[in-house]
Amino acid sequence: MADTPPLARLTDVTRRFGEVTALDHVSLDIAPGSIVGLLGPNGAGKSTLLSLLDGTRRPTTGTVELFGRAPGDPRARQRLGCTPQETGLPDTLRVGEVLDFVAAHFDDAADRTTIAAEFGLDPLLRMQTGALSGGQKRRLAVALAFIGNPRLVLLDEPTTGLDVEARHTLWDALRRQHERGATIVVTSHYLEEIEALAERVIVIGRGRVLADDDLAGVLGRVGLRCVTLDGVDAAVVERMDGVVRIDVDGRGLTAWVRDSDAFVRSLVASAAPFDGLAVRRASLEEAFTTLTADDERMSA
Ligand SMILES: Nc1ncnc2c1ncn2[C@@H]1O[C@H](COP(=O)(O)OP(=O)(O)OP(=O)(O)O)[C@@H](O)[C@H]1O
Repeated sequence: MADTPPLARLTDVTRRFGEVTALDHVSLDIAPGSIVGLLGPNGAGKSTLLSLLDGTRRPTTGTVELFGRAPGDPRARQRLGCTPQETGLPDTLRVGEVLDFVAAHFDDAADRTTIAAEFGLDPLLRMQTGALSGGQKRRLAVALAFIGNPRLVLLDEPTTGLDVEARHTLWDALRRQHERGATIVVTSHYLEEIEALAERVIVIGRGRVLADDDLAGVLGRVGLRCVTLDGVDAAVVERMDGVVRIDVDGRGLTAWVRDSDAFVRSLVASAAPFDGLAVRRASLEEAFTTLTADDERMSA
């Protein structure tokens, strides 16, 4: 499989919007077969990357290939499915009609009944899209990405606005589509979503690829624990192994650590006094800040 050509490839791609560099010398391949999670804070460049892959934008410098062709080429787009962050649906068309309308654009469309069943759209088929709830519209928008039997699917925050149950239903549908052979690139702010779906994770921060690894590898880098405690000497904590960063403010000390159990054991062994210890998982925002700080240190 080593020489299987990638479905999509970015080579040294930079994309600027005026003064803003949305993507900064990004190179990556999307190989067939996996669910790739694209993770990053607001403004990191995730949507820009997807728009280059789907051909709606062009790079300022560098090259983008989709199925070996320019992404704007209709022959490349026949096997591509997309759900952008916002989708406009024609209010007066029924859900079934929208599915049929989009399917008509593809040579080898998927079976509408299967798609409707998998995405929980059966009870909605006769409803006008204008009458759908926000969550139902989102499910339809994601289902439409799969109607053309695509080999590659780009989903930009597919579960935003969905409640927990709808989110899980959508994850199940995505997994089934993946088992049928679709390669999926999905952006998210939620580590939980990426953990549930992705095999490979690309972390983007300020237009650059900060990490590109399997899920376990990336979790090891961003899966930090956040320990808060009072009455402790910051110098003692700073010297301990596995401490990535500490902050001290009026409420006490916060340490971001790789292994909270090992941290607590070392703290107790140090015999330093402390009080009010609490451990939680670091938020993605905190993990990104740490990754970005690492990145700045490396390039300094
Ligand atoms: N059309 C545009 N004109 C000017 N700046 C833009 C444009 N599109 C994106 N940008 C800028 O490029 C950077 C990357 O934006 P992008 O939408 O790709 O980020 P993102 O990671 O998808 O963010 P979010 O998670 O908020 O959707 C941001 O600074 C954004 O303001």
